[in-house]
Amino acid sequence: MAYIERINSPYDLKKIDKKELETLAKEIREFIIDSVSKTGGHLASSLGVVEATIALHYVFDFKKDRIVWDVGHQAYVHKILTGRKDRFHTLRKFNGLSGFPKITESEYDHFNTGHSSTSISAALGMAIARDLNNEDYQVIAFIGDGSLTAGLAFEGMNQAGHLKKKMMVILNDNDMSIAPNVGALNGYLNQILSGQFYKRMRDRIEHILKSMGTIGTPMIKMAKGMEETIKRLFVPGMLFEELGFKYVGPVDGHDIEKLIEVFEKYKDYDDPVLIHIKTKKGKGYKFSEKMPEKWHGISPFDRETGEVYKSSKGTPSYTSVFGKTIIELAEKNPDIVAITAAMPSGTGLTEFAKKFPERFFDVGIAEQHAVTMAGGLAIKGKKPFVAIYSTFLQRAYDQVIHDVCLMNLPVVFCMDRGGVVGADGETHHGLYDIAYLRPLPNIVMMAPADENELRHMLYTASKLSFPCSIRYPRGSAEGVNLDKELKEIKIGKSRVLKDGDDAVIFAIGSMVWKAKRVADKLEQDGIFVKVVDARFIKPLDESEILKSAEECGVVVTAEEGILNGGFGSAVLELLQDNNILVPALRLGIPDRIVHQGSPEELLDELKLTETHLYYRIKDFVKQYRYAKKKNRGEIE
Ligand SMILES: Cc1ncc(C[n+]2csc(CCOP(=O)(O)OP(=O)(O)O)c2C)c(N)n1
Ligand SMILES: CC(=O)[C@@H](O)[C@H](O)COP(=O)(O)O
Ligand SMILES: [Mg+2]
Repeated sequence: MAYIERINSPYDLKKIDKKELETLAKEIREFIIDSVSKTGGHLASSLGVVEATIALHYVFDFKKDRIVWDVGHQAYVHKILTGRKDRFHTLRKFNGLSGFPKITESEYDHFNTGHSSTSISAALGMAIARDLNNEDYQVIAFIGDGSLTAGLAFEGMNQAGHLKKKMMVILNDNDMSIAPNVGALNGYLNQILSGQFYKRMRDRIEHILKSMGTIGTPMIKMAKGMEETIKRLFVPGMLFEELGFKYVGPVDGHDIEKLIEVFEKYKDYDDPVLIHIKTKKGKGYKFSEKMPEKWHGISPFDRETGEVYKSSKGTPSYTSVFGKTIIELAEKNPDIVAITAAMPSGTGLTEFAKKFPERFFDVGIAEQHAVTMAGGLAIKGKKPFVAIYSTFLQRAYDQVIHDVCLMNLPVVFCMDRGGVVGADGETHHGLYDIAYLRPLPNIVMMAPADENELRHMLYTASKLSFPCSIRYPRGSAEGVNLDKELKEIKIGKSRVLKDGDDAVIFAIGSMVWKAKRVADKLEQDGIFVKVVDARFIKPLDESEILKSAEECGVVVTAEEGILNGGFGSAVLELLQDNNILVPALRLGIPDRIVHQGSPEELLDELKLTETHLYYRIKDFVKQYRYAKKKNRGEIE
């Protein structure tokens, strides 16, 4: 029987001879490749940590010890070893296994992750609680080199090194973020891994001693005799040692026996210890080894050929339209610069980076820094387009306020993944940006109905002298024709897509063409609904909203964002402030967590599919149409 079949809990690892763990690793890799070829998911990261995860579960008892998987996209092996192998075919599916650790999913998942760089802070919190409770267990933060580029990781290390709490940080260094990793820290880590660090120091010292002539010669001889001691002096992880961590490494992250030996040695180390392991992202599958960026997050694929099955509806993605349009704009406007936080391909900036390398900045996983740097660029006359997913911009909220909006700086926030994203679930849906940006001063907020509108909004944004945001959904666009000429949209101006007087729907973004199709259907039922593409969440097209609400007497708003404080709330506030008291139905995301599944499944569960909209609006309008006509004396 295959070893993987014998593993129903981490304790079963001990029943396998250490020498056979390599075979288990092979079987787990095959299992993950096979399963993820059917479900899609984060393949490369998990393939890179098979040995490390086996060694961790071999050495530690995670019913007692704690582990926080940073981002958590690499935790598939952890899930397989902790009794979830049989459910792995439900990975990232509706009501299935999460693609990330979830405390509600398993006693072995000790902290929810999904957004990066939280593991050290969370682990330190657990270590402090452990000591305050006079308990004894190890706390581990498993963090990648990409996730270590975030300030939050250093905030955690800074405090951990100061408090000298017993805890372990395992730095999984594969020299990759989603894209190749960036930043000076990455360069430092590479020097360590390449052994260059010590060599560089030794050469420098030798050069200095030689330059001292006869005085230096005997010292060189002595130094040669103390090479090992000196080597330890320049222990490669000096940066971490200075931060209060015992540095161990670099360790081969694919050598299970070595990993077990190191983890055993430091499992009860009384101070913070950082174990630096070197791994290969995508290891064990030729396609992901060759292209770890592409195989970071992958749709279902043919495992023999590596061909990825197309899931789009054949129309361009909003991301690709953004990527092409910003290039068009940058060709004409030399002040345009583009910023990403470690997601060049996800945000569509890969081509921009090739065409305008001096105007493209990948800041690493550092959204706060990205926004404040954009403020600095803007105040000196540049036009920064900050491309950060809606959910990840949450991390830079104060920077949006403090370093952009309060100074009224012309930064453009391009928020991809605005709305339900699907398989990544609650940590990744872009549901809150309408509500979290709407209260901010000076900002103009747009959401396009389709890819053509996105282009015009990007063009409009490039002309503004104040901050603005544009939110657009993950995945395929509407498939409309693109205007050749880009035109400026008048700020705050909506557009009427259909006339009617039984009700008016104010729709925004991905809800606009759904609302139009619903209104067309309602017309066949003799219900005449006006449809307005709001285009702007802020400022609202007040005259249109007040006029339409007055004329139609029944109002519906539709948005793919949370209702609390969303677009619909803004419309209601406007009507109330102008004493237009009409029945209003707000359609959007209710006040609850939206889990994972396909976007269609989730929108169905949220009653936001076209079919649901049709019945919800029809019932609402019928309910009030009679009362309204009676009030107006149009009927007895
Ligand atoms: C705050 C935040 N920004 C961006 C992301 C998107 N993201 C997910 S994984 C990843 C790269 C992580 O690199 P690393 O930590 O080295 O892990 P690896 O995939 O190399 O194992 C990024 C940028 C995120 N999850 N959280
Ligand atoms: C793990 C992580 O945060 C990213 O890989 C994210 O899953 C990317 O999302 P998209 O697939 O929408 O680009
Ligand atoms: Mg990495």
